[in-house]
Amino acid sequence: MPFTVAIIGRPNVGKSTLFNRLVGKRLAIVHDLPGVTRDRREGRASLLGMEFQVVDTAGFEDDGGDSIEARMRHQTDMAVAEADVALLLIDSRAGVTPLDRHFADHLRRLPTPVILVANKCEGKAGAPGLYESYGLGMGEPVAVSAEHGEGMYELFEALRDHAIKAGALTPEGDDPEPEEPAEGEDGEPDPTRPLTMAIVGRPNVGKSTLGNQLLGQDRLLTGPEAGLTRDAIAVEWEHRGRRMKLVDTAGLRKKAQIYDAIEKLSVGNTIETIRMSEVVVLVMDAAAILDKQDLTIARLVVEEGRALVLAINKWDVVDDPQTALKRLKDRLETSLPQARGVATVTLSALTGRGIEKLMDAVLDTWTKWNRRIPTAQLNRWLEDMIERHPPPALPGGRRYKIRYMTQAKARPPTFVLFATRPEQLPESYSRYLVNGLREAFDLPGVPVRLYVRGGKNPYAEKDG
Ligand SMILES: Nc1nc2c(ncn2[C@@H]2O[C@H](COP(=O)(O)OP(=O)(O)OP(=O)(O)O)[C@@H](O)[C@H]2O)c(=O)[nH]1
Ligand SMILES: Nc1nc2c(ncn2[C@@H]2O[C@H](COP(=O)(O)OP(=O)(O)OP(=O)(O)O)[C@@H](O)[C@H]2O)c(=O)[nH]1
Repeated sequence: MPFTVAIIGRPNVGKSTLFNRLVGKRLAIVHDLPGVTRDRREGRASLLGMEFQVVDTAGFEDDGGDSIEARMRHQTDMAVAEADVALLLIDSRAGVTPLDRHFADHLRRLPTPVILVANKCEGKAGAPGLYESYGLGMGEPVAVSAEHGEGMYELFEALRDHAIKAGALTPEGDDPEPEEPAEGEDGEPDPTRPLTMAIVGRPNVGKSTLGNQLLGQDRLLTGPEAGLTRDAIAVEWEHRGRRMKLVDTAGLRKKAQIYDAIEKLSVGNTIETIRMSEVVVLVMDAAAILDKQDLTIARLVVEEGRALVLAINKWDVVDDPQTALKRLKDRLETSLPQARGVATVTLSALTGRGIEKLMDAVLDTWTKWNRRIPTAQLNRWLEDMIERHPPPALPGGRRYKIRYMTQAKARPPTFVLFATRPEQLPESYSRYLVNGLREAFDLPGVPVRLYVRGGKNPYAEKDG
């Protein structure tokens, strides 16, 4: 019997979405309506190289027959009976519902271990539900976003001990060789989904003008769409056949001015907007770039792990573009080292000049932000980096051992480095690796994260 994981939960919490993510193909149909009946599905899952069987329990239609609770119980019991571990999924955006409690109580009585998984945790909207779920008494929830592929490393860690117990993974040293995940198998950006961007910046820099220009130029606005979060609005349009979405959290102000509903700067709103976007365009006035507020926003974007593009607006009224450009570069270099390599576009929102360049930069940055590097390639590169520049010796002269690297997620590119004594790896060495990653895999100007972990390498080299 392979190591088997059952996905349990009430309708619409995202079981199919998680199943699809783990199995890596769009096998299951995801429905927006709760309770769409389908068969129980099983698939071969791969999570950071760990292979297992995954069972998705069917959706339930309340057809007035047996009570929904009774039918769920039946399905759950069948799935759980065959499983080594059950993932109890909740929708952290919806919070903990009585049906979730019902599941938790029922699962508690079964011998199968349960991992509580709080889904839909991308952005901030899931936070209250996540905290609330502690109250289910099922231990610490693992926060994930099945749809966005977030939290997969944490899920791996939560499953790890169970996998070891089931003999599917050995603690260290002689793990089975991982199968190289097919490129883009997990988290491959879906071209049919709109690219979500935001325009932020200080008052009067030209955000509204830019927004109008973007929407007006392409003329395919599909209208405001309520409800990314309660106060959010978004407008969609198409740019050269690519669906785009502009988000704004300030809410629909005046109906007649929806195009104008682009972020007015207030830090709270700006943070919210940043969290909801994939790419954030920070607009600055060419006459006054990079003041304190600009820097604050830029740092926020980087901290939140979003893709940043700098738009230097009102370029039409700049007298001496050459000098201005040089000043701009110097200023960026000294004030915003976090944003080194960030795409910077000069434009005029008023005349429309430079808008195409800006959109190119948005798409290019987004592509980098979504980049996934195959594990084998990553480790060949790592070996080379270590050979060129070995990590410093530990006190006492012992050699510092770096074992393995894997990309835990994209959006932004996030890597996990497995090493002995992670706390002793000097900061400068991490920086060396991060800079190397940027260079080798074409990741300039997007946040790159590197976590160093000890003793938890899922696919250690044979010699440990
Ligand atoms: N925001 C957000 N939505 C998600 C996430 N995962 C799933 N969803 C959405 O939640 C809805 C339900 O997802 P499904 O995967 O069909 O849920 P299910 O639990 O299999 O539902 P049943 O078939 O009714 O049992 C869909 O609209 C998904 O797009 C997530 O991580 N974040
Ligand atoms: N010369 C020039 N003026 C511009 C340009 N873009 C915007 N403006 C002007 O700058 C002023 C502010 O533009 P808005 O688009 O309202 O700026 P905003 O950032 O949305 O301002 P708030 O709503 O206050 O946050 C307006 O008078 C615009 O006409 C540009 O590219 N060149």
